[in-house]
Amino acid sequence: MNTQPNTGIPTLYEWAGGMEKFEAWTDLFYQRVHQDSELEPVFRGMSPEHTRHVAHFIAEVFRGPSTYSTEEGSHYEMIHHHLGKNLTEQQRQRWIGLILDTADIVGLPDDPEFRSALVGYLEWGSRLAVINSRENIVSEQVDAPMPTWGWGETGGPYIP
Ligand code: HEM
Repeated sequence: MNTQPNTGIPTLYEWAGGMEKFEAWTDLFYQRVHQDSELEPVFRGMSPEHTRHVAHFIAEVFRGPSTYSTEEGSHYEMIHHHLGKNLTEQQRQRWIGLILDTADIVGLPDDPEFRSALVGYLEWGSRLAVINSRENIVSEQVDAPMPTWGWGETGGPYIP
């Protein structure tokens, strides 16, 4: 299920080191978020499950198990969590800087190909989070599929 069919090429999830690695990454990231003056106010009210939910969400996007979408939420619900938060570009940049720094600390693979895919996804996802945070309703369908991410290129220009 996790290996890309008929290619023998590992998924980003497998290459990253599996679920334990994603969980270690977000556990440490949110510990650091709570010590960060820029991000602490943004995440002050977050649920105790937030850390693991983000790990499971990204793991699923990277073609790991469907833990997030079957047990914890959906793409629609993930977007819903960002509504009305009015996130700023400065907060987004701080989020990106801290999560990538934490990727180094927990030892996510640092080869150029993996980091290109990781940065590409985090830039894409975090910019959408900022856009969604300015909205009050989710424009996606309730049953919109989870995004997936691989080693290659994005699907085309952004159309608002
Ligand atoms: C790839 C980028 C991102 C992903 C995959 C992501 C994923 C998620 C998920 C899965 C949740 C729901 C957690 C839960 O169920 O409790 C969530 C909530 C949230 N996210 Fe994000 N997020 C991203 C980027 C960002 C950024 C850049 C910020 C702010 C700088 C942000 C701020 C928040 C906030 C404030 C919440 C709600 C926290 C609460 O429960 O009060 N997110 N995000």
